[in-house]
Amino acid sequence: MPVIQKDDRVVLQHPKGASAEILYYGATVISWKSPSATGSQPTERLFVSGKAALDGSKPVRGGIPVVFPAFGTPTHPDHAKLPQHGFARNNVWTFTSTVMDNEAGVSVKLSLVPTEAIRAQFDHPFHLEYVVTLAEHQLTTDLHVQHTGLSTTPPFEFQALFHNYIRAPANEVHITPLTGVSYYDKTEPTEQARATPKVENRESVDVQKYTDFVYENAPGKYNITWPSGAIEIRAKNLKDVVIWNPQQETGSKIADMEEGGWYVEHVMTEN
Ligand SMILES: O=P(O)(O)OC[C@H]1O[C@H](O)[C@H](O)[C@@H](O)[C@@H]1O
Repeated sequence: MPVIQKDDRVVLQHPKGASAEILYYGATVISWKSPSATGSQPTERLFVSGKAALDGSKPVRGGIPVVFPAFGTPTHPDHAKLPQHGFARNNVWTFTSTVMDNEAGVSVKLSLVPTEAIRAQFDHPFHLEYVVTLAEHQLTTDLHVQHTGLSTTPPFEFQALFHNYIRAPANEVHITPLTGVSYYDKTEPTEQARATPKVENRESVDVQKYTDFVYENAPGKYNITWPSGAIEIRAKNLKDVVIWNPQQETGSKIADMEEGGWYVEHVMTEN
């Protein structure tokens, strides 16, 4: 049975060896293993901190947490009651259905609707559906956001982001193509400097020092390469991309980050 529903997660198994695990808590993909194009044994592609809580007590430090409806510290007045990165990553989602189950892909759908606790923070009629599809060499994550109110119900503003923690030797990776793209540098110490856009002039971006850059209107297709591997990320309808690596400087202050976890690189796609 390639889709196995367990108490706290669903496990996807592809006939060609790939697998994925999705926690119902946060709909967080906590494992994605796939063979490489040259046919190696399936390898873990995501980083999950050894200190991450997987029991629903706090968002998972690793994998692919879903960020919705606000990225970072909320700035929109409508988001004022939300925690950092919103509520999607720390609520329990419902398994809805198996969408597909064959060699082309193993795909499941999870959903999240407003609860009392969510309404207290974000009082809007929404329905989220999250479809995760596992192919032999590819993992696809699709978030569908629906406004379920009447046509007279006011619209709501949201941001969405897949907080991918990519497993790679962070000090050796190169990320392209971001040359000429403007970005906000969240590592700057002052509000004014953080709000002043910079332009990326490097041919390839690295994360050898503490990096927290929000690239705007980015190309949507990114190559992350290192001497012994590579991964390609394609984003659709997600116009921005965030590259974050806390390095020792800030990683050592994150309670649930394992020692040295920052040697693994993190790239996220945002809208
Ligand atoms: O600790 P978290 O709430 O999971 O956030 C982890 C990180 O997420 C994003 O990458 C932000 O750009 C960072 O500023 C933040 O530190």
